[in-house]
Amino acid sequence: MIPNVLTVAGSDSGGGAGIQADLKTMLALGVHGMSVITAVTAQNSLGVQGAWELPVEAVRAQYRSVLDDIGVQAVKTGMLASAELVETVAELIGGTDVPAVIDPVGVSKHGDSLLAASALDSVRTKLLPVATVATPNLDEVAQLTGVHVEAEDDLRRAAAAVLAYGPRWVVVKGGHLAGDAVDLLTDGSEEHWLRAPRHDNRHTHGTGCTLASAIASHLAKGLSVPDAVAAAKEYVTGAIAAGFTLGGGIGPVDHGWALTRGTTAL
Ligand SMILES: Nc1ncnc2c1ncn2[C@@H]1O[C@H](COP(=O)(O)OP(=O)(O)O)[C@@H](O)[C@H]1O
Ligand SMILES: Cc1ncc(COP(=O)(O)O)c(N)n1
Repeated sequence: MIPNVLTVAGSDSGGGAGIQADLKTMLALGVHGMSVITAVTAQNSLGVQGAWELPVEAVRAQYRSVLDDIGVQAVKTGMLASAELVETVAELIGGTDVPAVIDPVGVSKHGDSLLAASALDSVRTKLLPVATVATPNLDEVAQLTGVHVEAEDDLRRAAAAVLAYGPRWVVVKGGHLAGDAVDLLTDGSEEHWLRAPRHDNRHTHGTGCTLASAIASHLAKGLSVPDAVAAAKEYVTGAIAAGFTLGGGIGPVDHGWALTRGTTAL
């Protein structure tokens, strides 16, 4: 039996981020991917042209359909759009006894908002506390905690500020810094620095979604948090290296890089 992993996130019509990135990652990593769609975006390589939230009842119903019959071994969240949806999803995940990877998606790579400003407080007080692993990027750390990371040395302070809201672990993604792509994973006592060479590739649409889904997939297979994050980092680094041009703007990573090369992506 392969493990089941559920993503609760928004749809990206361009196929590079959101639900589409999550399900491709899950396929590549050998788990069965399932989805609860929270919002639909009209999106391409140039930006987000429109976004529509689903009603709370539709989100609850999708979640219940999956949980009541199929069951899950890990859950991952992405774009949640509004305070109402953030609180609904936090409550649903709080009642589900499996690892939860929370990617507190705030803004797209093009600077389009994917979360209402009025939802930030619900992310801090309701969603982060139910996270096994939270995976903010530097903009999300700044929005949620007020800590501005300018250099690698600031990552520790950023991680502590996120952990204060209650996730068991945090990965602060240093992807937007210059130099190596360095992320810090910590639970407040253990520290794991994840370092990969920066690929000079502008096709990074969906990197955050991909990393979080890969962590959830590996947790569902029974890996520890440090092992799951290390394996996920390896997968996303390979996917970025193989990122490709699509449309006129920021293209996607290649989720199938390990499959098409005939290797096993752990
Ligand atoms: N150009 C790059 N080369 C290699 N790794 C990268 C690059 N850009 C981002 N990463 C890595 O991709 C993952 C996602 O990070 P990031 O792009 O910061 O997230 P987000 O998509 O949420 O903004 C992190 O592990 C980060 O270090
Ligand atoms: C529906 C949706 N969800 C999430 C993202 C963030 O993408 P990224 O991983 O590039 O930060 C996005 N652009 N669209």
